[in-house]
Amino acid sequence: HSIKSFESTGALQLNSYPYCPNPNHALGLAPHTDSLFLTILHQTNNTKGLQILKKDQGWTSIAPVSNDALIVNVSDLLHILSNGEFPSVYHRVLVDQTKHRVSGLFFGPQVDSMIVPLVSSEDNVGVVPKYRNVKVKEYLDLKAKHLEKVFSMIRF
Ligand SMILES: O=C(O)CCC(=O)C(=O)O
Ligand SMILES: [Fe+2]
Repeated sequence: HSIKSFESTGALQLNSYPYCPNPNHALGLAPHTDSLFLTILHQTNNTKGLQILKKDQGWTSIAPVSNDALIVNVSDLLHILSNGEFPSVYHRVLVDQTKHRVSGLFFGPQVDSMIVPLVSSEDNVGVVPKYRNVKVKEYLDLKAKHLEKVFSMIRF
């Protein structure tokens, strides 16, 4: 269950995951990547739940470090903007058997801006863009329709 509040250039989302007597039979959130630039995440109640998919180790829990700690995840628009140098992180959320968990997230949507893969600097002469230019609004519409296939739809 989540609550979102939008302003012109930002959004705060609060997620609530009630405890679940049978955590192996339910997911808090199905696997996905986040759609915008960066996701800044705060986990409360010292309850783990967030997992990221690591190439060699599979699903790996990201436990809360302390109440003051924030987790910063790379999301899709930064993936595209960096021409794949910073891949967006595939993640999911498990539920806890006894503890209610709440997380808070910030995003930075700029729905009218154009995302252009950055390829021209002295260090990467000759690197070609992997993705076409895409407006944030168009990207979000594509993702809503095609989910994880979206990168292949804007790839050259
Ligand atoms: O609750 C979390 O730790 C992550 C939430 C999340 O991935 C999302 O809302 O996109
Ligand atoms: Fe997410």
